[in-house]
Amino acid sequence: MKLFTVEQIRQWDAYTITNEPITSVDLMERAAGAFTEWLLRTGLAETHREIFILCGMGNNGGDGLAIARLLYQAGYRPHVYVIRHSERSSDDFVINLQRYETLAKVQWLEDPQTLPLNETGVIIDALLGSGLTRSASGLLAQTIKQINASKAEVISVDVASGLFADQANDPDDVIVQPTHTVSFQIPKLAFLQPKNAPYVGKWHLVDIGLSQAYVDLTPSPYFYTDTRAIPVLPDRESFSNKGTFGHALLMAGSYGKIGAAVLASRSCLRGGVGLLTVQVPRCGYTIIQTSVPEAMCLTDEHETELTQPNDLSKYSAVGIGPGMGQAKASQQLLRQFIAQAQDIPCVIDADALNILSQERDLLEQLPAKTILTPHPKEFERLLGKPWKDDYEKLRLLQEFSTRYRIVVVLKGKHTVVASPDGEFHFNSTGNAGMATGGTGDVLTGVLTALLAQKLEPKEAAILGVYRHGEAGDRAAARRGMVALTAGDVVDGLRW
Ligand SMILES: NC(=O)C1=CN([C@@H]2O[C@H](COP(=O)(O)OP(=O)(O)OC[C@H]3O[C@@H](n4cnc5c(N)ncnc54)[C@H](O)[C@@H]3O)[C@@H](O)[C@H]2O)[C@H](O)CC1
Ligand SMILES: [K+]
Repeated sequence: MKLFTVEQIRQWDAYTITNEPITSVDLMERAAGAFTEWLLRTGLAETHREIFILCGMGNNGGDGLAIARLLYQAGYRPHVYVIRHSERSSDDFVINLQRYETLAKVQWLEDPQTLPLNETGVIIDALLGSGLTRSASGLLAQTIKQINASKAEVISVDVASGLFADQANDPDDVIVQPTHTVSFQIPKLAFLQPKNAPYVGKWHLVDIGLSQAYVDLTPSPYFYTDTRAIPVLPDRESFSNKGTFGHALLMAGSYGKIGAAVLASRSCLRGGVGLLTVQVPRCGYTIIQTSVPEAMCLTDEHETELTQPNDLSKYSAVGIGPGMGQAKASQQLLRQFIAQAQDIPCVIDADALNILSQERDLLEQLPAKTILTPHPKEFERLLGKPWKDDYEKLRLLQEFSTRYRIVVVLKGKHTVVASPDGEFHFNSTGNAGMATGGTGDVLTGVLTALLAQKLEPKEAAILGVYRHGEAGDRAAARRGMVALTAGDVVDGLRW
């Protein structure tokens, strides 16, 4: 799914109005209808009979008033408040105010302290939407504080009031902290940024029929991976043999961390590789042979660390780093590996990334088909500096990916795949239970398997990250997030 900036969403709106054609107030009606249907479908309005609808004076407030009318017509008696935050109001706000006032009265909120929000109520937050131009202040900020102090369930219309939809907020901005955000058509970029989690809650999309032609015509670097658009593996034809699916090499493990090599090996096999060789220090030989009998084991000459370069010519892809440690000899090995692997697709992870951040000249020499898989701390070390907010992080990620012509998988709740063509793909699968040791090793194994099957690094990264998250979701459904282990993620992999 293509994602857009606020400015593009505004143009999308206008394009739909002109080309469908539809009047803007009818489009607002459609948005309010979709929201109300969602609300009634979830049952939130049934269990919390008292509904408070807080409206601003722009189109987000107009949505709130249209929702109020639809609920009224469905038999509900919402308490509707309007906050006079501006001298001006939007035309569609005015129309919807008049329409609502034919049914019931609204209250112009003078003092937020008097809002009778109660614990069993549900608050519909329609103060400000994507039209936010500055941080909330004054009466608006007081109202938002009041909303956040109440224990009622809060549902934000389109985007939490006070949250910038496509740029960073100040750390001390006053922003609604909703339980749910019900957003129109597409997730806003803000929903996918880690720091915004408290200002999004659980988010849901409702379709308001904005023009598909606009989507096709309008370029954007941002994508959200959904089931309809993930890359696919080539079909397995009946005459294929194990050679068809590549021979992967995993270089992983050190004394006390052979488990990382085991996890990466198992997931590489579940990722569909034809043949797998695992290079581990000598101490890992028996472990690999007994716990991953499908793999061939290549023992390093060193007992506890990886030190020995290999002939890489027979491998179709290599994954290096999980559990490998940062011993001097392993650092040298990584240097030799990079020199040798120029024509081989590879995944560089974990300790290998930390070595890269200390030996920065290696970044310039990375093979053309490289995927790096840092988590945020590792990426910060690779960059050599912190970022001031999530959007600057994306810019730096892009620069990094373009400069070194590699794909970077920045791991997190919405793992981002950044590619040298300038695109960002935010992942849609996975859960908090996966924040446990070893899930990163599992991802490395999967990505190595996909590269071995000749997927391009960007496609391999998007697909691998998606399936890895989906495997985690399957594991969480079976065991619950608390009990979830990296091994369960391996078991959850399906293609
Ligand atoms: N395409 C769609 O997705 C549709 C969206 N709809 C809804 O419209 C809003 C956006 O509406 P807009 O009128 O552009 O802006 P807001 O309602 O968010 O803001 C109103 C107005 O308020 C002023 N303002 C901005 N920031 C502040 C501030 N901090 N303090 C005071 N006043 C502020 C500014 O002048 C704004 O213009 C979108 O979110 C949807 O809810 C349509 O209903 C359907 C199509
Ligand atoms: K809102």
